[in-house]
Amino acid sequence: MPLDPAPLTSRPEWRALASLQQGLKNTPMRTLFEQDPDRAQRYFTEGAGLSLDFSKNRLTDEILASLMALARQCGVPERTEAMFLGHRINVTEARPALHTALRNTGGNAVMVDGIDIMPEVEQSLARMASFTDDILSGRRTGYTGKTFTDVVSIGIGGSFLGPKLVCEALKPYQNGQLRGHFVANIDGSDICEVLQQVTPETTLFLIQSKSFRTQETLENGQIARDWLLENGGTDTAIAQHFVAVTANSREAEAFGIASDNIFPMWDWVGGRYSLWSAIGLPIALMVGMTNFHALLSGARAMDQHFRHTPLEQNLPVIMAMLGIWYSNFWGAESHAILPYDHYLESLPAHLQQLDMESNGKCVTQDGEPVSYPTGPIIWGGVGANGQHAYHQLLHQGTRLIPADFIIPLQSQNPVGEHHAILFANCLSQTRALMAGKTEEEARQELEQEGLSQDDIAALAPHKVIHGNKPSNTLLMDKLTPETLGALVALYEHRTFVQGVIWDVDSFDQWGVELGKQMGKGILDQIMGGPATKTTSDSSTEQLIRLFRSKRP
Ligand SMILES: O=P(O)(O)OC[C@H]1O[C@](O)(CO)[C@@H](O)[C@@H]1O
Repeated sequence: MPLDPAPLTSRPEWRALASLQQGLKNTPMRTLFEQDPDRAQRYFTEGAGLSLDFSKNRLTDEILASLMALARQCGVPERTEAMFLGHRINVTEARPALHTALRNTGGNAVMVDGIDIMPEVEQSLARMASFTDDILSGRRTGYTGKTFTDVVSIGIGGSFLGPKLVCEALKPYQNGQLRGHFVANIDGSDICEVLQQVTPETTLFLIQSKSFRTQETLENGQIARDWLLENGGTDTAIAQHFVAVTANSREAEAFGIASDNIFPMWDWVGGRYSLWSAIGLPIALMVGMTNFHALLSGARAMDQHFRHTPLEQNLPVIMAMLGIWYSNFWGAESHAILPYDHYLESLPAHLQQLDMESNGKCVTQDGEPVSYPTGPIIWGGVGANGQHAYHQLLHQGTRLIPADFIIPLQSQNPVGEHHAILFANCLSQTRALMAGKTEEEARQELEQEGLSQDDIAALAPHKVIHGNKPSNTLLMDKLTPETLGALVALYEHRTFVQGVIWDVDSFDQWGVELGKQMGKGILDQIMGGPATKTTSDSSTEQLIRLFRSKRP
């Protein structure tokens, strides 16, 4: 089908959705449920071990059809193929975005510049396997011959959030041989806290940086290196204790890392999509290579689902288009990620980077300013803790916040009736958000409590909950390496589809560069250098003076 070159907001599908929004404005979801007993069954889909109930959305068959028509008109199927085939879909950096190739083990060739990249991917996995085996078996030891007990992963952004999420989420699968630590922030407290817990002789350091130019990572790496040298290590110890994962092996070698200890990264993998590469080394060390492969296979199953399932049953596409529906037609400014699983505590942070760095853009791929909102604010936290914190605003605040509730049907730690209670909490939230409480219901409740008519009149408005707040419920049997892989890949593809609709480059991140550039000039001045153009506003200069006045 030829793609429509008209601007997004003047396309017929867009205009149809705008008028459908007007038509649905006064029909709450509660009514839609009452009118249609099959609603939950119809708005339910499965794939790659995940199930999605999307019935608690402001949705009708006509709206769903229009959302899918918009997806087709914007070229989602074609762009999806282009991504999998390795086309240069990251236009501003002229690069492919091939995180899907990292989990395509045993699959077809994937060509970049006429070369099949799959052998390199397989080779890297094989190196990870033998390295992991050497460390866990004790064949490879620290500089005094002792087995490694701790692994400290130093990296930031995508070189940190994904591996941290997966290591935590798969805690029940950890082999218990190594303690894992992550250092990201350029705040001395981060690395000092970790170094206090480990012993030089038995600590392995992974320097994780695609560019090997990231200030935070390099400075932390330097502190770790100095610490090892100050605590009995020599240059030979550095070679044994430091490993790098990077696409810039020259800089890694200049840092002092032996070439045999450098694992590859490629410019066709974005940082926030890189946990499936050797950036996942901390994961492999903590849960073993078999589980790492299971993680990849779960993600691959989601890739297949995304690539081959009709849009109407396609998990990432449905979730993406619902996000478009709320961001662009209902004015939602944020989206909540609410995992009801203790081990998924870091999921919102990972998805924040994935989504906000990908779709936090204000020009189209051609560089034209967009005339519609793009990526929303992603936030969230584990249930039920959030219920006693920010859920009040979800229920009665003035903002519309669509939410994803994510919960496994079985707990990794079945104790008492905890999981049934947790599940009930999750469902009660999605139901309360959808149904709310009418004024009549609030009044009846207060009457039953025996309150006077005056008290009822005063209290009832506070007890009304308007409801009609949308949510998705995402289920899996259990949180395993496979279902976790599928879950993370699902959100990667959801982000991609939204980027296609908004016509932004989801794979660059120029916005973070300005702060980095200015940081250099400011640091210079803090260290005593002259004032420069970068610091020439009175606020920045005043703050620098204050900092310098207290510098020890
Ligand atoms: O892996 P690197 O090159 O150190 O980059 C770390 C992170 O910095 C960013 O470039 C910007 O924050 C991210 O995209 C990336 O994941």
